[in-house]
Amino acid sequence: MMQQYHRLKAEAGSHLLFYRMGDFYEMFYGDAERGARLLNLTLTKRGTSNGAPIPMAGVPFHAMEGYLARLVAQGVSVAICEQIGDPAASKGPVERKIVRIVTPGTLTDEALLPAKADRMIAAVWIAKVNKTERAGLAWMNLANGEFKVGECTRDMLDTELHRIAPAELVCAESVRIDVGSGIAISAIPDWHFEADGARDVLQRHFAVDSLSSFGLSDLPTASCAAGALLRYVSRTQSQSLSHIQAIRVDQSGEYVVLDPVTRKNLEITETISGESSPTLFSTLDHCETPMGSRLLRRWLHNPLRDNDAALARQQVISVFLSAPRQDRLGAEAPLSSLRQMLDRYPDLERIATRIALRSVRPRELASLRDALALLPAVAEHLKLCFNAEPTLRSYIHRIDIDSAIADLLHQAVDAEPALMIREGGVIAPGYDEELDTLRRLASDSGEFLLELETRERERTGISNLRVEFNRVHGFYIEVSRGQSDKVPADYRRRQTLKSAERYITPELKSWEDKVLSAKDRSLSREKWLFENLLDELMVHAPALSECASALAEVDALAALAEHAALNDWIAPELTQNNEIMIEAGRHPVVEHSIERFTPNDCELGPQRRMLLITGPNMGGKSTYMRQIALIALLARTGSFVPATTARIGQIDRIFTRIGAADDLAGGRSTFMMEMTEAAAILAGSTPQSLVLMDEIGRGTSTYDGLALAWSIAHRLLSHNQALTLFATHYFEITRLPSEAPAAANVHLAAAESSSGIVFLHEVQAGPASRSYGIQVAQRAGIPAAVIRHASRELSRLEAQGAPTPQLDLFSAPSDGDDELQDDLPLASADAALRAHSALQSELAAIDPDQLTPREALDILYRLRKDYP
Ligand SMILES: Nc1ncnc2c1ncn2[C@@H]1O[C@H](COP(=O)(O)OP(=O)(O)OP(=O)(O)O)[C@@H](O)[C@H]1O
Repeated sequence: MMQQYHRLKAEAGSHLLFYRMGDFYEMFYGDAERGARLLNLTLTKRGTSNGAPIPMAGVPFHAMEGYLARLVAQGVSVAICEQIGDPAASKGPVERKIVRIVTPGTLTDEALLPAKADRMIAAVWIAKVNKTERAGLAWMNLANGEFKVGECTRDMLDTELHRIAPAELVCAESVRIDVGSGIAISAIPDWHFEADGARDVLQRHFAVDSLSSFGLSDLPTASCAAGALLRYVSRTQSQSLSHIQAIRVDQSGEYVVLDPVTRKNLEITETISGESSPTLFSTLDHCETPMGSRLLRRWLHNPLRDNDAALARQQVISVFLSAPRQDRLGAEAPLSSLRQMLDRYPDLERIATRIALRSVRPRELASLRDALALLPAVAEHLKLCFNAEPTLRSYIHRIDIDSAIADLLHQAVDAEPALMIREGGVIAPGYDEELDTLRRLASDSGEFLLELETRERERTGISNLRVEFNRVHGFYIEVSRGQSDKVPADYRRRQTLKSAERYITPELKSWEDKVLSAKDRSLSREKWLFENLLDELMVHAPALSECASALAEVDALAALAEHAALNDWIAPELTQNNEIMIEAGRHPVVEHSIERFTPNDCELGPQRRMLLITGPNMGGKSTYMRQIALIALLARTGSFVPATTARIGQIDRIFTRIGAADDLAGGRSTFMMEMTEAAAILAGSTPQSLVLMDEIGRGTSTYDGLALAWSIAHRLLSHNQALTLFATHYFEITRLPSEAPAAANVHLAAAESSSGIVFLHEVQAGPASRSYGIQVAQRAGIPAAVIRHASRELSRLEAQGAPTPQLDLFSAPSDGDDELQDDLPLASADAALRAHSALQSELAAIDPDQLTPREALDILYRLRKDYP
C-alpha cells in the first residue's frame, strides 16, 4: 500500500494528499505533520519505514468539506485520492486515483465558496515586447465559466491584480511577483507558458484552428498566460471544463481604473479597517440571490468608461422605477413582486457549473427543478409590467429556456431527494420501471421478517426470539443465551454475544441474498440513471448559465432600483466632456449613519479643474471628497446617485491620496507612503482623471510640507490638468486661485457659539477664514489648562504675524506669470528661500556693537535694496 501511496504522493507534488482509506482521508509523513498542525488534528503513527514510525493524521470522509475549507482559507491546496477499485475484488491494495485537486482559486463546491463573492484564479506571464516589459494576464471564474485575458504594462500589474482580486495566482517558477497577503501563489514550470504549447492547449480546448476569433492575435503575452492557466485548472478537475466555452479579451480601456489604494480608500467592498460593512457594496446590496450580489460587487469594482453601456443599466433601473411602487388597490408593486420572485431562486449560476463539472448534488437538482418552474412567471412579469425595454427584452430572451429541462427534472428527480446519490432515494418513482421493481423487492422486507419471526417463535417455542439486521452481519435470528439449547438443527450460528446467540437459517439466507442483491442492484441502477441524467443536462448547461447570468443582472438592477427609490437617488446624466457637476450630492454610505446629512454641490470642469478645500478638522472635507468620487463611480457603474442632479463626464481613472497609514511591513513611513502615492498621481493622471488629495504634505515639517503641497497642486493644475479635489490645512495654498484661475477655493463652514464650535458641513465658496484647531481640540477633551495655554500662544503668534516665513515663501509672483508655466511659482519659491537664508547669514555676520550709526544706516539701506 505504501508503494501506491508514494506513487500518488509524487503525482500530488507539493499539495497535501488526502488518501482515502475506508471512512477516512489519511495523510502520511510530512503531509501528516503539516495537516495536523494546520487542522489541529492528533498525529498518530502507522507502521514503520526504515525502522522509523510513519506519522499519520486523518479526517473522517463525511467531514471533509469543513477541513478543506479551513485548508483553502490558509492558502493550502489538497489532492484528493479516492478508492476507485472494488475492495472485495482486489488482490493487494484497492486501486486508487487522484480525482481532483482543490486549490484556493479552483473551488466549485457550494460549501467551500463564499456566497456573495467570486473566487477567481489568475495567471500572469511577463515578457519583453519591443524592449518594454508587458504583463499578460488570464483569469477564470471556475464557478461560472468566465475566462478573460488582458495585457498591461509592468507597472500597472498591481492595479490590474487588485481589480481582478484572484484568490490564487499562477505564475512561472522563475518570476517573482509581490502580491501581498490574501493571494495564494502557485508556481508552475516556465515551459507551461511557452507560446506554442499554450496556444495548443487553448486551441484543443475550444476546438478551433486559430485563436484569432477570440481576438487573441495581438495579445501574445496574455495568450501564454491563458494557455498555462487552462492547463493548470484542467489538472485540478476530474472532468473536462466543458462550461468554459469562450475566452474574452478585457480591453484595458473599458473600465475606469482604480488603483489598489483608491479601492481601499473609497471603501467599495471593504472598510479601511478591513470590515465588510458599512461599505458601498453592503449599503447597496439588496439583491435577492447570491449571484445578483456577486454581480453587483463586480460592477462596483469595474465602473464603465463607455456611456452607452452604463446607460443601458441606468435605463433598466428607470423602467423598474417608472412602475408605481404601490398599486392603488393595495396590490404588490411590480418591482416588489419581481424581487419576491427572485427571492425564491437558488444559486443557478453555480448549479449550472456543477452540472457541467458533474459534481452537482441531488438536492441542487431539486432546487433547479423548482426554480425552472418559476421562470415563465418571471419572464411574463417582466414583459407585462415593464413593457420590455430593449435591455430587458434581451434578459427575457435569455431567461426563456427550453421547458424540456424542467420536464426532465420533474420526472427524474424525487420530490425530496437524498443528500448523496450513493445513499439512493434520488430518482423519482415512476421514472424507470426496472428501478421501481428492484426497490419494491428491496423494501418489502418488513412484512416478511415479521411473518418469519412469528413463525419461528411458534416452531421453537422461544417467545423472545427476534429477527434483526445489521450492516456487518446482515440478517440474523437472535436468541438469548438461556434459550439457545432450544434452537432447531437447521439454525447455523452466525455470532456469539455475551448474553445472546445469533443464527441464520437457509430460508433467511436465501431471502437475504435476494434482498441485498436487489438493494445493491437498485443503488447501482440509480447511480447509472443519475449519470445519464447528468449527460442530458450537460447539453443544457450553457443555456442554464446564460439564464443564470440574466437573472443575476435583473436582480442586481432591481436592487439598485430599490435603493434609489428608498433613498431618493436620481439618474445622472453621462456626458463626453471632462466634468463633474453635482447638485445637492450626498455620501451614499454616510447618509445612512447620521441623522441629517447636509447635501453639497460640486462643480468641476475644464475651466474649474481644482477645488482647494479648507475648513476645520471634522468639518467634513474627507466626506465631501469621497462622496464626489463615489457619485462619479456609481454613475459610471450605471447606478442612480444620491443627489438632486448630476452630470458626470468621461473619467479614465480615479486617484486618491487620503490619510496614509504607515506601511511598517513594507518599510515605508507615513511620509514616504504619502509621497509614493502622490508620485503615482503625478505620473498617471490625465485631464480625464479625478484626483482626491487630502492634506498632502502634513507628514513632514511645515516648510517642506507646504512647499511640496504647493508644487504638487500647481503641477496637477498646469501639467496633468486632472479634475482635482485638494483638501489642505495650509492656508497659504488658498492663494493659488489668484495665480491659476482654473483653481477655486471652497470651504466647509463652521460657526462659533457660546458652547464651542458648530460644524455646518456646508461647502461654501472661498477659503476658510480660520482653522478652529483649538476649538476642535477642546471638543476632543484636551484639558482646559492646555487649551488656555494654546490660545495664549496662538494670540502671540498671530500678533507676531506668523507664519510670515511661509507667506514670504510664496510671495506674489512677478508680472507675466502664466498658470501653465508650471515651474514659475516653484522658482519664485526657490528664490525666496535662497534670499531668506542669504539675508539671515548677512544679519548673523553683523555685530551691531561694532558699527557706527552711519554704517548701520548704510547697511539698512543696502539690505532694503538687495532684498526688496
Ligand atoms: N455633509 C455632511 N453632513 C452631515 N455630517 C457630515 C457631513 N460631512 C461630514 N459629516 C460628519 O462629520 C464627521 C467628520 O467628517 P470628515 O472626516 O469628512 O471631516 P474632515 O474635515 O475630513 O476632518 P479632518 O480634517 O480631521 O480629517 C463625519 O464623521 C460625519 O459624521
